[in-house]
Amino acid sequence: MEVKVINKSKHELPAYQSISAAGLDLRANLDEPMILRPMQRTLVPTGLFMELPLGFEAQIRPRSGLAFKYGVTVLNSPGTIDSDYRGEIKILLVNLSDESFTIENGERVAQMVIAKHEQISWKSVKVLEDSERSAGGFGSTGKG
Ligand SMILES: O=c1ccn([C@H]2C[C@H](O)[C@@H](COP(=O)(O)OP(=O)(O)OP(=O)(O)O)O2)c(=O)[nH]1
Ligand SMILES: [Mg+2]
Repeated sequence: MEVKVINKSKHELPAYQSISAAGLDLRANLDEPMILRPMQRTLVPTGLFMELPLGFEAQIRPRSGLAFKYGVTVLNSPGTIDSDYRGEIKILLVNLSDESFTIENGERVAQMVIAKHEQISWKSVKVLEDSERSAGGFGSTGKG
C-alpha cells in the first residue's frame, strides 16, 4: 500500500529494518542533541507528515532495545496517528531510568506500525449475552 508523505526531515524516509518487520523505525529530527533527564518526557519531532487512507491508523511504539538498555520508552504507547491528521508526526518519549539519556539527531527512537481499524456505531441494549467468562477479569483465571 502506498502512503502519501512529506519528508521535511534531514533524513531518509523511515524504513523497515528487515524483510518482514512490522514497524518502520522513526528517526529523531533535531538541530542538536536533546538531553532527557530521569523521569523527564519530551516530544521528539520527526519532520514527517503523512496522509493515511481512511480505515488505517499508525501506532507509535517503543523500540525494545532503548527500553531495555536505557529505560527510554514511548509514554503514550501505542501513540495513535489518525488518518485525518496532517500535522508533524511526533514521538512522546519518557526516560524512566535514573540516568540522563541523550537523543541524537537521526537516532531511531521509536517505530511506527500501520494498522487497519474499524469505526463502529453504537447499538444500545438492556442486556448483554452471557459468556463463560462473564464479568471475570483482572486475574480471575489465576496465575499458573
Ligand atoms: O504519539 C503521537 C500521538 C498523536 N500524535 C498526533 C496524531 C494524532 O492524530 C493526534 C492526536 O492524537 P491523540 O488523539 O492521541 O491525542 P489527544 O490528546 O486526544 O489530542 P486531540 O484532541 O488532538 O485528538 O496527535 C502524534 O503525532 N504522536
Ligand atoms: Mg484524540
